[in-house]
Amino acid sequence: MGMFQRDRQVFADAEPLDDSYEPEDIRERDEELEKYKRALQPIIDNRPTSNIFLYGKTGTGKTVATKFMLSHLENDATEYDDVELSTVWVSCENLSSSYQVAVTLVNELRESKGKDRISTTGYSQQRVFDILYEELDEFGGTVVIVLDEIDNIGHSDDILYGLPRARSNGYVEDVRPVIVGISNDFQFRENLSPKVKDTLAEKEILFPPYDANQLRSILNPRAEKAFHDDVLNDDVVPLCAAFAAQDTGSARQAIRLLREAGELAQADDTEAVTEDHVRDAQDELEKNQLYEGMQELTTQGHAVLCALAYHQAIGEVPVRSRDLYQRYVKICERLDADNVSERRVRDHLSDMNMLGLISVYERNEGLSAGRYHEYELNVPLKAVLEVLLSTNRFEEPANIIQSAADDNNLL
Ligand SMILES: Nc1ncnc2c1ncn2[C@@H]1O[C@H](COP(=O)(O)OP(=O)(O)OP(=O)(O)O)[C@@H](O)[C@H]1O
Repeated sequence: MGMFQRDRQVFADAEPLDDSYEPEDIRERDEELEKYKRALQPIIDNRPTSNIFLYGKTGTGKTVATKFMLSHLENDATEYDDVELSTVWVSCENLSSSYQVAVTLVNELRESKGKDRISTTGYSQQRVFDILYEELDEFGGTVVIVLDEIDNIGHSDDILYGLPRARSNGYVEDVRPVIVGISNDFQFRENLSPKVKDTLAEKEILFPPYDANQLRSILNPRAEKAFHDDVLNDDVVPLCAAFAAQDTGSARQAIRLLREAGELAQADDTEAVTEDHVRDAQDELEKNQLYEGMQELTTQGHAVLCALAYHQAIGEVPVRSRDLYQRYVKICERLDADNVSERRVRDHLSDMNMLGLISVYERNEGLSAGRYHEYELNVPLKAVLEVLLSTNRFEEPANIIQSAADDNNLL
């Protein structure tokens, strides 16, 4: 018998548990969808339409709701001969300024008309905006521009001011651009320039985290499709919903948990997904999250982590920030990297503490020694070394730490 065989026991159709799956209906978001509908209605009425901004933490349904509304809008717009509608979706994940967003947008618009892309550098911002207006004008009607993860542009928010006013300012004549901004960073809104904030305030839609009941209702139809009959124990969906609700309130997290539990049951070669599978899945996903958190640290973050791993490997933990800093400086010297101040290192440590990677203890030795902090890893040293060994530049120090940990039987 081969190593891989098609599963016939657990999953009937795993697609509903996939990230890209588009559900038939959006659950538990009636109020938000109603608000969304009202905000988009002027497009069908051929009236000026305001920008729309969606805020909410990750996995709260902003993207799925937008896809759902736009697909209805596009469909219903075809009923009216005098409504001309186009939509364009730009993910701003790797775009850190209005300039970059504008260039990407220009290229999306040009590509959809079969034109060549323009260069991503070398223009002034005003020139790129002018090109954007020209391209938009060619479309005519209403162009809905979805800017997903718009918070990446930070303070460089000119595009949010310029685009909505392009028509009233006479930059475009034939088109009405409407921006739908999506963000999971609440701070972004606060930090917008006052002129932008003013125009956005009216049509904001907040997507709050889901509670356990809502997550259950989102999971149920997917679970029914994804699993064979009678495979899921009754507690499984409620437990996935409860874990995700307690942690982030994210539907994505709840769905992943359910899928992971199913996969663990599959690996066990059983015909039932049980509560234990969900608990194991939760552990597994938490581990992955920590691993990703470590991988995503900056070079400085990795250097600080490396210094702490060193102290862990020689059994000198919890370690005082002073000693940790000295080790960090030595590691930077070895890597031929610049080092940052002790204060910045403490900031990095506090970020790592928030990610759950390390533990911090506050000590108070009275007047003589004063207050200070001590640190130790909150994740297995082995996992930290795995990340460092696979990170450019850190291979050599990680190997040294590994030998030290081996000598001390700490792996
Ligand atoms: N109300 C809902 N009904 C059905 N499925 C939902 C609902 N909310 C979220 N989902 C599902 O949960 C997953 C995450 O949702 P979505 O991508 O829309 O979240 P998001 O708020 O856009 O997150 P992010 O900010 O990380 O992009 C998707 O698989 C989506 O289909």
